[in-house]
Amino acid sequence: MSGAPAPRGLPRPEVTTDLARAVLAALDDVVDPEIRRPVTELGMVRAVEETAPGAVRVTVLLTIEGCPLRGTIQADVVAAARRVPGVVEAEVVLGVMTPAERAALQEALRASRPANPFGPDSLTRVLAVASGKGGVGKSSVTANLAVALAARGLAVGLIDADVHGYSIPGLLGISGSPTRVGELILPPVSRGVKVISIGMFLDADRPVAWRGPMLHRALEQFVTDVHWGDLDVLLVDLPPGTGDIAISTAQLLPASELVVVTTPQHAAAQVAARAGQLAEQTGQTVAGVVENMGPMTLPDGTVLDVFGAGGGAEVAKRLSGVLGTDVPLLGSVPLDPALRRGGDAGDPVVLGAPDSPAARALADVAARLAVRSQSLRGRGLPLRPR
Ligand SMILES: Nc1ncnc2c1ncn2[C@@H]1O[C@H](COP(=O)(O)OP(=O)(O)OP(=O)(O)O)[C@@H](O)[C@H]1O
Repeated sequence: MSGAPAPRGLPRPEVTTDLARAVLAALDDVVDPEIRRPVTELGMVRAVEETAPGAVRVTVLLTIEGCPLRGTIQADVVAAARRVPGVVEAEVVLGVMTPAERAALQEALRASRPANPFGPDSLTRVLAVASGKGGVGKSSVTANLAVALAARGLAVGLIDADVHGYSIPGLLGISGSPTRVGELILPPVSRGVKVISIGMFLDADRPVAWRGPMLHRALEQFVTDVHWGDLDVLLVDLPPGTGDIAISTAQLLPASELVVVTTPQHAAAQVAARAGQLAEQTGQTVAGVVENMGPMTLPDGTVLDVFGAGGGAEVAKRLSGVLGTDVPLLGSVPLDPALRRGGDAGDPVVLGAPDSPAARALADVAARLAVRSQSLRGRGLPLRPR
């Protein structure tokens, strides 16, 4: 079960036969794909009726007209009902919540979560992915790590805070906008990752001049107005360099740790100095360094080190010295056309080509980051079936 309290006060339907009662109980296993809570908890099941012996009709209320996930919800409800012994036929009738019902749901969801779900008491591991400069593959690494962590069974969220180069939706094949329930924003889910991006709220053709306070407010909204549910890991794709948003991240997500992405070529001293400066300025710890665009091995065994080799290890060593703590090199991701192809197609390489060298390296980095803190032991982890 989930760690957060269930929304209270939302109606559960009256049922009149044993079979209808059994079906209603089975619907506790159907999770709304966006809110990630059982549909029965969300007031979405209006009626369960036995229309003839062995035949059940379930009336489900969607949060909004034209809900993009209506097909999934319908199929999941039918499948759950059919699994109940004695059910020979299951039918789903879809309706839409009234504004009052939607308001009640919004209120219940709001009441069941803290204002900042990633505050100091949060059990979510927050990883802010940073780079000294643009184009080092930070967003590609972040998107793939998120997907790889979700594939390990963790509940993962991803905030794309790279205001000037938001590329996460494209990398994960997301084209839709988030659903809104009143003021609450329900993040689209791709490959098991809940994603919110500044790009989902902008007109792509109109450039925006972002100033510090606007950035802070946007990030604040992503933290507080997005219904994240219980997350094991939240990744934040930061803009390159050390800027306002990195500082806002540290303020709004006080327990966040930095993951530094670099290429082997970038002057290690410079990258380490910048990342170290950022960590010192914000009081964040550095979870580790990921080297990207590392040496690639060709089919004949030749090693091609386009951008050199060893830069990641050097950054980790120097950062350890600057910060006085052990900053590990989490892995070296080779240059790999499969990673670029996956990114262009919106099909992350860790899923699309899991045996490629880049995918294997990224999966290893994810495995190192998936380690949970001791404090989570025995606390009813928020893992739930997808
Ligand atoms: N290991 C790799 N092998 C091959 N291509 C890569 C690799 N890593 C990244 N790329 C490619 O390099 C380009 C830049 O990657 P990406 O957009 O992830 O960088 P970034 O650091 O997030 O950039 P910015 O911060 O400027 O938005 C993309 O076309 C991506 O597909």
